[in-house]
Amino acid sequence: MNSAHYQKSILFSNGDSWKEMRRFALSTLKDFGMGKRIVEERVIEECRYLIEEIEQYEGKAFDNTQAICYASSNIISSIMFGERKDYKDLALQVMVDRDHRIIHLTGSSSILIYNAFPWLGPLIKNWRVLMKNIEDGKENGKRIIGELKETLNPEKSRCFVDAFLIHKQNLEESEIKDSHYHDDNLLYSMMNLFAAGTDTTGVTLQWCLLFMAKYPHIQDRVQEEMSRVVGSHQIRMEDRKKLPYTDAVIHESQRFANIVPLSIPHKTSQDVTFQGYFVEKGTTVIPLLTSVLYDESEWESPHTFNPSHFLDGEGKFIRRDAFMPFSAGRRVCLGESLARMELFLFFTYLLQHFRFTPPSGVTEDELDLKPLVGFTYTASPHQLCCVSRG
Ligand code: HEM
Repeated sequence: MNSAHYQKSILFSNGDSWKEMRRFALSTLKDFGMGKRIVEERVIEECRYLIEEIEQYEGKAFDNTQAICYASSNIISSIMFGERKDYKDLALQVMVDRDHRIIHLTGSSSILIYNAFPWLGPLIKNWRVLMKNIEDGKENGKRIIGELKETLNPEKSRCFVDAFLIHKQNLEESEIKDSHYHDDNLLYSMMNLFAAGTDTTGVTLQWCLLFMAKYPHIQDRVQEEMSRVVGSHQIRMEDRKKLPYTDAVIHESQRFANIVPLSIPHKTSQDVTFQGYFVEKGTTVIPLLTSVLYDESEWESPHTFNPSHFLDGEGKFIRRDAFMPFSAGRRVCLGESLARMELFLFFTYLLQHFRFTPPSGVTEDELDLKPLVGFTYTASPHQLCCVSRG
């Protein structure tokens, strides 16, 4: 995207600013418990809210997109802003739904045309809608930062935004000028982390549930393994090792759903020769994750949903080098450990409580796996029944 704001932030920036913002984001997310017990507790608490929300439908068919995205949004929000919100909260709904729209529009064909011919922008309806949504998102972000600033206590950092503001204040007091800790980097890092942390995880989880409804024999095996190993006990991260089939199903869902097919375009930082081709420093490259996740020389049946891709002959979980839904290298997803924790806990909690089936009158075969193409691949609009397992 040729918009100025993408030059700042983390996702689309380069050079020293990217390096510093990535380092700060990673260490601050860890300070607030990413990959650790505190966040695990928070995800478990959120699983309960999500289950309560779903139970209200009493097994009737509904579109679970919003409930799931609100749940994943609450995890990153609690780290970014220090609070979760009720699923009925309008501010939460507006923020999540807007990011969903932005992510979808960014990958639409008209915006891809705009990327090649930026002067066409104002003539394209999707471009005008996208810009309006981005502007609204910025205004909302500034309002959130403003509110946190008003109650900031430098002795007690409540969240990511506080940590940034305190660091910025300390640099200013030491008269360090021209640092990367300016208002724009705060606003865009916050927006990046919120959007990247909400939609990707929510969309993946939605695919996981759709696959379970589509392949009931696989859902049976997951629920059988969970009943045998954990029964009705509260599931924790340490149970993952004892649930190899369930873990394989989550990995296979990520591989098969391939939600970020083009990853993110980046510029080469030096001249490279790749597979005999010379690529000059500064060339934009698009790392096609699809080519790895569906590589016929890596996967036994790349075009089939097959959890055995991640199991050895004895049913033990195996890692695969070609499993790269989070990309790889220095730009690898910064929230990978958080995403993995959320996927495991949300998925297992939901499967422990519900049976996922197509709406009545719809067969498993009729459930459509064709993705809706945007910047990410989301499942086409659909409804599922979530039947309580009692
Ligand atoms: C299932 C969930 C997720 C998937 C599939 C996913 C996937 C990705 C991918 C493919 C990239 C691009 C890497 C590249 O540029 O080559 C990325 C980058 C990124 N992700 Fe995620 N992500 C997920 C969850 C999260 C979460 C929960 C967070 C929030 C903490 C997050 C934050 C980021 C950030 C900040 C970047 C930019 C990193 C950089 O450019 O240095 N992601 N992610």
